[in-house]
Amino acid sequence: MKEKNPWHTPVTIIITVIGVIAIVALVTVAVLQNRPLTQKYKYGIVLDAGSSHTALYIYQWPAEKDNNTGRVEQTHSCKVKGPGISSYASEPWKAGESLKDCIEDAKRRVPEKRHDETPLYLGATAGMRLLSIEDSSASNKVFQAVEQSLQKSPFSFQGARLLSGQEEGAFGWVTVNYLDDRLKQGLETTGALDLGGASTQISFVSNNYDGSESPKNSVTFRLYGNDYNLYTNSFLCYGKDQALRLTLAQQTQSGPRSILDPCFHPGYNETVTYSDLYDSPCVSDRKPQGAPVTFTHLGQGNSSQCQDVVKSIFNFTHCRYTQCSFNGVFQPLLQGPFGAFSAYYFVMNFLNLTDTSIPLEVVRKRLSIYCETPWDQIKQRHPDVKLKYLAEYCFSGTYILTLLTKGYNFTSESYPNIKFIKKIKGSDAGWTLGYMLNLTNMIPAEAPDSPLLPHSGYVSIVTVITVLLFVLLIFSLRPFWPRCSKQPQII
Ligand SMILES: Nc1ncnc2c1ncn2[C@@H]1O[C@H](COP(=O)(O)OP(=O)(O)OP(=O)(O)O)[C@@H](O)[C@H]1O
Repeated sequence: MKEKNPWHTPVTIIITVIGVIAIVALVTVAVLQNRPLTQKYKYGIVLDAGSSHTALYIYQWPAEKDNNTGRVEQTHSCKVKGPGISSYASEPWKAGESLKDCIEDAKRRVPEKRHDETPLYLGATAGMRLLSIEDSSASNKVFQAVEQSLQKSPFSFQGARLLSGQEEGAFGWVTVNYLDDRLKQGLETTGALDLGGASTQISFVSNNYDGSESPKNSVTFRLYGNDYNLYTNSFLCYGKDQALRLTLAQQTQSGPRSILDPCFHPGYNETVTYSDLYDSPCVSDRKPQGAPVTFTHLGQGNSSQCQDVVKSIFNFTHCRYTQCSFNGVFQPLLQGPFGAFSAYYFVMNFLNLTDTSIPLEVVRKRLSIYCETPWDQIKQRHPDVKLKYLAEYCFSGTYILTLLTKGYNFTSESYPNIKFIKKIKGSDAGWTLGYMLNLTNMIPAEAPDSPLLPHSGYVSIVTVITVLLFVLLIFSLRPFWPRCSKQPQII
């Protein structure tokens, strides 16, 4: 004889089955409807045609979010072999040829089905700015050559153009603040310090700058619902390579056969051709008359004299504004944190001086010890470093400290606000990302409406409410519940 379970009545079984099916169906619909789609990416490519070299950057972002919220990140970079495109002025076709290897690399990195929809941009900076000043027809021919070469790529080529110094500074600032997530959240922004080979840029937001004084230094943005009044300035000829020319020109004004350069290590000895040194619009008008063909560049390794010669390339005498940096250029009071990238990073990283909590005096002392080290020892210590870079680190370090403190007015107190950076969250700091974000309208002017809850939160709430409703339903059907008789039923 078996005892009959009161829950095994047809009504309770049907209610339970329907309830379970309803819960499973509801949760499935909630999960499927709101599940993030399998991630597909879109791509963008930017070629940075700098004065010293060209680099290609590939960016990717989630395909379904390209118009506003998707995070853009750098997935790959390719260094073009050879010098910058401006060096091909006499053989422009070679400028186009030089890009081919990196374009082939990009073809392998970007999925083939995305090639034709992937925008490809080339932006040229100070090297081409100088070439266009020197010889605009040669500069046009170089642009034509790179355009012809890039048009043959399978990507959607959007043109090659010369960026103004202001654009270079402003897009560098956008990159740094976008990668730091400062724009979306409306946080205090980070200033951008970019040291290239031929120009250098400083860009920051300052409370005492509204653009009325020196409007040519003002760039306004409305990003994610916030207005920014950015101060930016680019100094052509004050990139690291051109600044070295300026100091060498300063030391060769009388057309000597040799110079004892305090910014190079003792024992350094190189022959330099006058025509090579003065072959740049930054110094060409100062070429000494009647100079020999070459001069011997000898190192002396004297830090304080090096500081003096570097200082002498800046002009601090005239300023028609309330305040200036140098060369009569307006600059508002420095404000906030700064990210210093490109050559700022390469040089300070080599010199082991990226830690800005080290007092400026100690930084100067360490640099002076480095500069005084004989050239032979330096070469022995760093057998793998490119000789040109190695020979110049003493000059470059001195130039960076002079530019920051004498040029831009950083003090012992504000120096720790600078962070020497190469990458932020895997993407290189530089103007290219900001340039692409701007051209693809990827930073909206207004803050996008975001869903109240993340997907996981939404699914959890739907599940909990469904279970509660089901329990409620079961209890509301209480009158129909089978009653247990005191006497066990006998079947
Ligand atoms: N590892 C390194 N050590 C020292 N200097 C370096 C190193 N790598 C690059 N440089 C130099 O740093 C400078 C800046 O390089 P970057 O590529 O940012 O400039 P660029 O884009 O060529 O110049 P610009 O922006 O002025 O057109 C150049 O003079 C370059 O030769």
